[in-house]
Amino acid sequence: MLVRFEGADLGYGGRPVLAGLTLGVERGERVALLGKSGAGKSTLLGAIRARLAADRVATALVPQDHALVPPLSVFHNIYMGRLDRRSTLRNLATLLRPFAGDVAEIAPLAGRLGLGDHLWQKVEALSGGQRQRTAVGRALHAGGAVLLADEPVSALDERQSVDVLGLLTERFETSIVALHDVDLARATATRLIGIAAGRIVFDGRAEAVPRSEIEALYG
Ligand SMILES: Nc1ncnc2c1ncn2[C@@H]1O[C@H](COP(=O)(O)OP(=O)(O)OP(=O)(O)O)[C@@H](O)[C@H]1O
Repeated sequence: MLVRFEGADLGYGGRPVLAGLTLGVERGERVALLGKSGAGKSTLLGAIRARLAADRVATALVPQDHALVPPLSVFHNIYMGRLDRRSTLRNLATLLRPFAGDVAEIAPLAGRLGLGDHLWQKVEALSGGQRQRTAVGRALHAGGAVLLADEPVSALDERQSVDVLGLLTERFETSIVALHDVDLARATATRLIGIAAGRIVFDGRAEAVPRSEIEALYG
């Protein structure tokens, strides 16, 4: 089992958002978290992230707010996916003059994400969708066993969303992704977890969860 919660209360300052949560995720699963805004998807992702960090599982993250550094370029923001695996000296040198090897690795990745013409552009000058694809690029560059992503394609059109989620699921053995697009979740996940009123209201194989249960979640 990759991560397991047994009757856990997840929340902030003693106020639980998800109470008595029991949930396990196995390696190799592709999980989509569904639920209305404020249901607790980000809270659950944060708790899973903390557990995996404590267990030293290599995890890549696409946070909902992207957590990019706006005055730096697309290249530098993608490079940051491996910042903690490089020496401080190398990271500082990269700010001034990127190493050819890193450029040779990051440029094709940026190209694959439709950012090839923006590699040296500051993130602050990008559109919302371009910023989101930069955050995805940073996670792809980071790699690792597990992807945790909070609405990673919310600013992209349908075709781009399918393409980008395909790239992410190819790269990571296990993924846990909060998605508001139900059709996209059905198409890309092996398991759907619905959250409402502070608890899990359904949890099953993607093809087995009735559409009516998903609709009730948003009703
Ligand atoms: N840092 C925080 N401190 C206190 N309460 C918080 C904090 N972050 C989130 N909450 C509260 O926890 C609840 C769940 O929020 P969460 O962000 O997990 O929901 P979500 O399902 O991810 O929503 P969205 O789809 O809008 O991102 C909300 O009521 C929110 O106000």
